[in-house]
Amino acid sequence: MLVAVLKGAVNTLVALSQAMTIDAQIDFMSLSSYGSGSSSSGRITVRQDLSTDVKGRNVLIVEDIIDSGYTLDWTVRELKRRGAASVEVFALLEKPARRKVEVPVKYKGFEVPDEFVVGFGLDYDERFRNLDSIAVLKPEVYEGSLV
Ligand SMILES: O=P(O)(O)OC[C@H]1O[C@H](OP(=O)(O)OP(=O)(O)O)[C@H](O)[C@@H]1O
Ligand code: HPA
Repeated sequence: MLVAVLKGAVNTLVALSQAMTIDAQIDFMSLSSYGSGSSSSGRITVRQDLSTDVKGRNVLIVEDIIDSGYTLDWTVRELKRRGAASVEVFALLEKPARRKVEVPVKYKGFEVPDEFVVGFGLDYDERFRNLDSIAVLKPEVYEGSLV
Protein backbone atom coordinates (compact mmCIF):
# COMPACT_ATOMS: atom_id res chain seq x y z
CA MET A 1 0.00 0.00 0.00
CA LEU A 2 1.03 3.60 -0.60
CA VAL A 3 1.23 5.94 2.39
CA ALA A 4 1.50 9.58 1.37
CA VAL A 5 2.88 12.09 3.85
CA LEU A 6 0.60 15.10 3.52
CA LYS A 7 0.22 17.73 2.73
CA GLY A 8 3.28 18.11 0.52
CA ALA A 9 3.16 14.66 -1.08
CA VAL A 10 -0.35 15.01 -2.49
CA ASN A 11 0.69 15.80 -6.09
CA THR A 12 3.47 13.20 -5.97
CA LEU A 13 1.03 10.54 -4.76
CA VAL A 14 -1.38 11.29 -7.61
CA ALA A 15 1.36 11.22 -10.26
CA LEU A 16 3.04 8.10 -8.89
CA SER A 17 -0.14 6.11 -8.29
CA GLN A 18 -1.48 6.87 -11.75
CA ALA A 19 1.81 5.73 -13.31
CA MET A 20 1.68 2.40 -11.49
CA THR A 21 0.47 -0.66 -13.34
CA ILE A 22 -0.34 -2.72 -10.25
CA ASP A 23 -3.27 -2.21 -7.93
CA ALA A 24 -2.26 -0.34 -4.78
CA GLN A 25 -4.25 0.83 -1.80
CA ILE A 26 -3.71 4.42 -0.71
CA ASP A 27 -3.74 6.05 2.69
CA PHE A 28 -2.60 9.36 4.11
CA MET A 29 -0.81 10.65 7.15
CA SER A 30 -0.58 14.38 7.65
CA LEU A 31 2.64 15.35 9.42
CA SER A 32 4.23 18.70 10.02
CA SER A 33 7.52 19.96 11.36
CA TYR A 34 8.05 23.23 9.47
CA GLY A 35 5.28 25.54 10.62
CA SER A 36 5.93 28.93 9.06
CA GLY A 37 9.72 28.58 8.87
CA SER A 38 12.12 27.33 6.21
CA SER A 39 13.97 24.85 8.42
CA SER A 40 12.69 21.83 10.33
CA SER A 41 11.77 22.23 13.98
CA GLY A 42 12.73 18.54 14.33
CA ARG A 43 9.49 17.93 16.23
CA ILE A 44 6.97 15.96 14.21
CA THR A 45 3.30 16.76 14.73
CA VAL A 46 0.67 14.26 13.57
CA ARG A 47 -2.13 16.40 12.16
CA GLN A 48 -4.08 13.42 10.84
CA ASP A 49 -3.37 9.71 11.17
CA LEU A 50 -3.83 6.78 8.78
CA SER A 51 -7.26 5.16 8.56
CA THR A 52 -5.65 1.74 7.90
CA ASP A 53 -3.90 -0.67 10.25
CA VAL A 54 -0.51 -1.25 8.57
CA LYS A 55 0.23 -4.42 10.56
CA GLY A 56 1.52 -7.06 8.15
CA ARG A 57 1.31 -4.72 5.15
CA ASN A 58 4.04 -3.89 2.64
CA VAL A 59 4.17 -0.11 2.75
CA LEU A 60 5.70 2.34 0.29
CA ILE A 61 5.97 5.78 1.89
CA VAL A 62 5.47 8.54 -0.68
CA GLU A 63 7.31 11.77 0.12
CA ASP A 64 7.66 14.99 -1.82
CA ILE A 65 11.01 16.02 -0.33
CA ILE A 66 13.63 14.78 2.10
CA ASP A 67 15.42 17.73 3.65
CA SER A 68 16.73 17.11 7.20
CA GLY A 69 15.31 13.56 7.03
CA TYR A 70 13.53 13.97 10.41
CA THR A 71 10.02 13.49 8.95
CA LEU A 72 10.95 10.37 7.02
CA ASP A 73 13.00 8.87 9.84
CA TRP A 74 10.05 9.30 12.20
CA THR A 75 7.59 7.87 9.67
CA VAL A 76 9.64 4.76 8.88
CA ARG A 77 10.13 4.03 12.59
CA GLU A 78 6.48 4.60 13.37
CA LEU A 79 5.17 2.32 10.60
CA LYS A 80 7.61 -0.42 11.63
CA ARG A 81 6.53 0.03 15.25
CA ARG A 82 2.94 -0.53 14.11
CA GLY A 83 4.00 -3.86 12.60
CA ALA A 84 4.28 -3.19 8.85
CA ALA A 85 5.79 -6.22 7.07
CA SER A 86 8.06 -3.93 5.04
CA VAL A 87 8.56 -0.19 4.78
CA GLU A 88 10.19 1.36 1.70
CA VAL A 89 10.41 4.91 0.44
CA PHE A 90 9.69 6.84 -2.75
CA ALA A 91 10.92 10.44 -2.63
CA LEU A 92 10.42 12.89 -5.49
CA LEU A 93 13.11 15.30 -4.25
CA GLU A 94 16.12 15.08 -1.97
CA LYS A 95 18.19 17.95 -0.59
CA PRO A 96 21.43 16.18 0.42
CA ALA A 97 23.14 19.32 1.73
CA ARG A 98 20.67 19.59 4.60
CA ARG A 99 20.51 15.97 5.68
CA LYS A 100 20.70 15.36 9.45
CA VAL A 101 19.39 11.77 9.52
CA GLU A 102 20.07 9.18 6.84
CA VAL A 103 17.11 7.05 5.78
CA PRO A 104 17.36 4.48 2.96
CA VAL A 105 15.36 5.58 -0.10
CA LYS A 106 14.49 2.85 -2.59
CA TYR A 107 12.96 5.02 -5.34
CA LYS A 108 14.56 8.43 -5.89
CA GLY A 109 13.48 11.28 -8.14
CA PHE A 110 15.72 14.34 -8.27
CA GLU A 111 18.33 16.00 -6.09
CA VAL A 112 17.82 19.70 -5.40
CA PRO A 113 20.41 22.23 -4.20
CA ASP A 114 20.35 23.84 -0.76
CA GLU A 115 17.50 26.20 -1.62
CA PHE A 116 13.88 26.35 -0.52
CA VAL A 117 11.65 24.93 -3.21
CA VAL A 118 7.90 25.30 -3.65
CA GLY A 119 5.16 24.07 -5.98
CA PHE A 120 3.73 20.68 -6.99
CA GLY A 121 2.48 20.28 -3.40
CA LEU A 122 5.45 21.91 -1.65
CA ASP A 123 4.67 25.03 0.34
CA TYR A 124 6.21 27.93 2.13
CA ASP A 125 3.91 28.78 5.05
CA GLU A 126 0.99 27.08 3.20
CA ARG A 127 1.54 29.12 0.02
CA PHE A 128 2.52 28.05 -3.50
CA ARG A 129 1.38 24.40 -3.22
CA ASN A 130 -0.79 24.71 -6.32
CA LEU A 131 2.00 25.74 -8.70
CA ASP A 132 2.10 23.10 -11.41
CA SER A 133 5.90 22.88 -11.36
CA ILE A 134 8.69 23.17 -8.79
CA ALA A 135 10.46 26.50 -8.31
CA VAL A 136 13.13 27.97 -6.04
CA LEU A 137 11.67 30.48 -3.58
CA LYS A 138 13.55 33.76 -3.48
CA PRO A 139 15.30 34.05 -0.09
CA GLU A 140 13.78 37.54 0.39
CA VAL A 141 10.41 35.83 0.85
CA TYR A 142 11.44 33.58 3.75
CA GLU A 143 13.94 36.07 5.13
CA GLY A 144 11.08 38.44 5.76
CA SER A 145 11.15 41.41 3.43
CA LEU A 146 8.28 40.23 1.21
CA VAL A 147 6.11 38.50 3.81
O1 LIG B 1 13.22 16.03 5.79
P1 LIG B 1 12.47 17.06 6.59
O2 LIG B 1 13.37 18.19 7.02
O3 LIG B 1 11.69 16.48 7.71
O4 LIG B 1 11.45 17.78 5.58
C1 LIG B 1 10.59 17.08 4.73
C2 LIG B 1 9.16 17.26 5.11
O5 LIG B 1 8.85 18.65 5.26
C3 LIG B 1 7.72 18.98 4.48
O6 LIG B 1 6.55 18.81 5.24
P2 LIG B 1 6.03 19.91 6.27
O7 LIG B 1 6.46 19.55 7.65
O8 LIG B 1 6.40 21.28 5.77
O9 LIG B 1 4.46 19.70 6.15
P3 LIG B 1 3.59 19.77 4.80
O10 LIG B 1 3.89 18.50 4.00
O11 LIG B 1 2.19 19.79 5.26
O12 LIG B 1 3.99 20.99 4.03
C4 LIG B 1 7.75 17.97 3.34
O13 LIG B 1 6.48 17.80 2.76
C5 LIG B 1 8.27 16.72 3.99
O14 LIG B 1 7.24 15.93 4.53
O1 HPA C 1 12.58 23.10 0.30
C1 HPA C 1 11.47 22.83 0.84
N1 HPA C 1 10.32 23.37 0.37
C2 HPA C 1 9.11 23.09 0.93
N2 HPA C 1 8.94 22.30 1.97
C3 HPA C 1 10.05 21.76 2.49
N3 HPA C 1 10.17 20.92 3.53
C4 HPA C 1 11.44 20.63 3.65
N4 HPA C 1 12.18 21.28 2.72
C5 HPA C 1 11.32 21.98 1.96
